Amino acid sequence: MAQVSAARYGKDNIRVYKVHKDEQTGFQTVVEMTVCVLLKGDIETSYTKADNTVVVATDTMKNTVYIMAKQNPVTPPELFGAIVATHFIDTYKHIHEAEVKVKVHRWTRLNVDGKPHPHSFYRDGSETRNVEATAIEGKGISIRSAIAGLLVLKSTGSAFHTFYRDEYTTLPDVYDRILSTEVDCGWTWNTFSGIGEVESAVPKFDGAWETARKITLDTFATEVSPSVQNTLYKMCEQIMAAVPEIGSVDYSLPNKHYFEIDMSWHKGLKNTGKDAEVYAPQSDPNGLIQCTVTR
Ligand SMILES: O=c1[nH]c(=O)c2[nH]c(=O)[nH]c2[nH]1
Repeated sequence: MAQVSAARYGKDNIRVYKVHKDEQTGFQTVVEMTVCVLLKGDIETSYTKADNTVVVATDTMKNTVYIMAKQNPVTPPELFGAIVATHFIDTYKHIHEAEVKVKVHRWTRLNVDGKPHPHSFYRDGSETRNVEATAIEGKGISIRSAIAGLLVLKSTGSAFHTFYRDEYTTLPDVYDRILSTEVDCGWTWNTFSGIGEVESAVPKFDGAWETARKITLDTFATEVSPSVQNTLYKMCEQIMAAVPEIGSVDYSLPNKHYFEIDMSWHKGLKNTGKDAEVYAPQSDPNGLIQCTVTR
């Protein structure tokens, strides 16, 4: 016999923009985010018996996100995600778990003639600041904060050699290579008992994001990387040491390959090894290196 073993539903890609207008200075501050809400609870009968009485419409979830954004701070995203998630489990008796994902897009203030402009911004890259806040009835709120879509490249200072070799291996040892990746780095906070504890932690959230971003970028740039695996682990170690309130750090790093192009067939042109200047960036396949580090 068939039965529901897992079910959740919600609204994805809820786009929200909020502006704060400082009447004193005339400066405006903007936040744009994309939100996903997913609910779990006593909802099986909506699947098995067409019982819509247990269904909080996904349209209602969208409306709720707008109203929560009007009535509450939307920064830091950890707090906003926790507020929305808690709302759903507190408001609906039959909803026992709410996961709220918040993706914050970059709007960086424009400078005009060296001065910050009061109401103009630009998108400086596809990087986003992400939060997943999950409120579970009786179990508190778990939060994972993350950096996603941060594209980096170094033109030297990376090697990969002495790896496992067998009859399937063609890759040569490389002592100087290009290293490029799109950083997805997350850190999971020790579980919060409720919204009050999340509010108390508000001063920590922006600092942790800045610290994780700085460690990621500085380590990427300055370390001579023996492999993506080892570089990633060194980043994790430093973030764990710098932010005591987190229980784990995870990275997912695609290895975006740049291949040398042999041009010797054309008039003996030298473009490999130490003479390599023109490379062919590869869109696929890519390596994918992932790791979670706990205490
Ligand atoms: O840093 C790397 N790790 C690997 O596991 C790997 N595999 C590969 O082909 N190149 C690389 N580079």
